[in-house]
Amino acid sequence: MERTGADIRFHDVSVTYPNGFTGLKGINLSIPAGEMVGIVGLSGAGKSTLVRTINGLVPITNGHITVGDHRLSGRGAAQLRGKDLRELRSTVGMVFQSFNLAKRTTVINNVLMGRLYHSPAWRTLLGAWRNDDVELAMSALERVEIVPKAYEKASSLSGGQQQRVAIARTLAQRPMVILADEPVASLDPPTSHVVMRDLQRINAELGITVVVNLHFLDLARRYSERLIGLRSGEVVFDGAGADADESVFENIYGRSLTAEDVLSPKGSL
Ligand SMILES: Nc1ncnc2c1ncn2[C@@H]1O[C@H](COP(=O)(O)OP(=O)(O)OP(=O)(O)O)[C@@H](O)[C@H]1O
Repeated sequence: MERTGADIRFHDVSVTYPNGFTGLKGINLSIPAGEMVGIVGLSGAGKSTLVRTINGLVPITNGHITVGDHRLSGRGAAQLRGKDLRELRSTVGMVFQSFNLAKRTTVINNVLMGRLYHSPAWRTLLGAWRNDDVELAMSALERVEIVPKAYEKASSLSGGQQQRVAIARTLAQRPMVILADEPVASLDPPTSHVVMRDLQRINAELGITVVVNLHFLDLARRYSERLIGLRSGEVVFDGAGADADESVFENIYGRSLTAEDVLSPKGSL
């Protein structure tokens, strides 16, 4: 399953939604292959918008983004479409707050969905997966320690286990980038750490570039090699997670911190 990550570059990227609201304003960022980056900011600051531009889920209005050899640019003729967009998405995995699993089918079938982009339609429709794909799915489950649950229904698993299955599904894609949009927002504190450690380990062991939106500042600080702070669609902090102290976060948020901003209020930032 070895594969190196892709670099991600934002060149003066803006996003204006169809209703006229500007979600991102002139973003310039360079994320080297294999980096783990946390994105923080108040609700509405543009974190999801930024992450979703990287796989084309949110179209950009101005500027362009490169992800390895792929190039995403604004609306119109230059926009990535069809086969090119599918190719980009085949190498960019995504993990969501709500896991997005097919709950009524087995864990292994969910992970095999990660092979969709790489398999002919007839195989996926018939569930006639190649042995290589099944082996890849099993080794992805091994990485997140869920192998014993492979043939159980996804709905029978706890939230943390479901998120680990979702991570295994992205791994089965053999991605160069993993995007995680608030991956621990629905989990309890100990499970949040388990899932963040999975992402950290995957980043370190496989060299996959990881970009993760995080609501809780203590988690962001602890697990982000590099932290990017967004405020009203603009980058207002870009530095090491370990260097971000209370005053940095207060500047990103534009207000004092509260107990709701951290996962473990009694711990220190
Ligand atoms: N489809 C859309 N149409 C119009 N405005 C949108 C759309 N999606 C998001 N926005 C607006 O863009 C801004 C940024 O949203 P985004 O979801 O990126 O924020 P966020 O930082 O991820 O916040 P949250 O943590 O609440 O998801 C918000 O003000 C939001 O209302």
